Amino acid sequence: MKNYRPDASQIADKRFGQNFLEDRSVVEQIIQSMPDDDLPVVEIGPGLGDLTKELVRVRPVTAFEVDKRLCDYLGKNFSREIADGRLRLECGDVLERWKNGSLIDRPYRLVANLPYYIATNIILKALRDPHCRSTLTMVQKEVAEKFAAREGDRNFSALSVLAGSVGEARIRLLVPPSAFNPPPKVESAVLEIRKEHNLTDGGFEAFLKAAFRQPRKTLMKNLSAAYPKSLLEPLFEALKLGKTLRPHQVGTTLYHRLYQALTKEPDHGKESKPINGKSEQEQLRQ
Ligand SMILES: C[S@@+](CC[C@H](N)C(=O)[O-])C[C@H]1O[C@@H](n2cnc3c(N)ncnc32)[C@H](O)[C@@H]1O
Repeated sequence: MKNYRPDASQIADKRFGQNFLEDRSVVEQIIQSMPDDDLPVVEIGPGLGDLTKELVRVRPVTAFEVDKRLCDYLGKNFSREIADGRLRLECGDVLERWKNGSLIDRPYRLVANLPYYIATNIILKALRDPHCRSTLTMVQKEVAEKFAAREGDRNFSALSVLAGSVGEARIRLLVPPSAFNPPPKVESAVLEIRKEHNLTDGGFEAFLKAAFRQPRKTLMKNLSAAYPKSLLEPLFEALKLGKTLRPHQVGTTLYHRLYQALTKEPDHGKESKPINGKSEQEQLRQ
């Protein structure tokens, strides 16, 4: 017999970013947006299991839930799926779990309605996780826009460059607060990132942090805080980069060239590890 479902608005714990997705048509659209293959799914924050229920129908799922009350509820409510191996439930903080390496020991797709207070951190960890092949995640709309922005867009950011370095990011769906219980104060979006590479170089991420430190200042000014002008000026000239360009006006390929030149070791500048054969150098030449 199934467990009695608690009232979402009564049990929601703000500390854990709990806004439960109750609009079934949105759940259905997330399932429809999944890549058409049979890779297992990792879900972070199954909550009351509304998305989990649909995921286990189509793929084996490993779900990580930090809230013990929800974990107990899920353990009882999905006892059959757990017993027959369609669902593996891990109770605890997924960020702690990531410290021990990949979340599971084979290629997977991340599909989740993420807790917004750590959504960016989770996506970056997934981009670094060599077993993660793609992410399809509900996040705050502004976060999705930052990852999915294109060069020249006002909100093209360090996150856009990182997403562009591993593959392609796009917004699949905009979701209003009314789809959730309790409704969040912000608009949401389902963001997809399909990976062809993994992020492997923390140095590149630190470089981007410097480049976008003050997004409305010029790129030259931002980078001057971290690198000597005597290095930057000839480099900007060689790459035909105007000194008045703002960080959002420079594309992903040029950021890699700049980084490689500044670190002075062409191979060290390699930011990502190919998943399917093609090296990043080959990619950049296309
Ligand atoms: C926005 S709710 C989504 C719940 C459910 N998937 C849904 O769509 O209704 C976020 C979920 O992430 C869980 N969560 C928050 N922080 C977490 C963490 N560090 N590790 C694992 N789960 C976490 C919350 O307890 C909550 O269940």
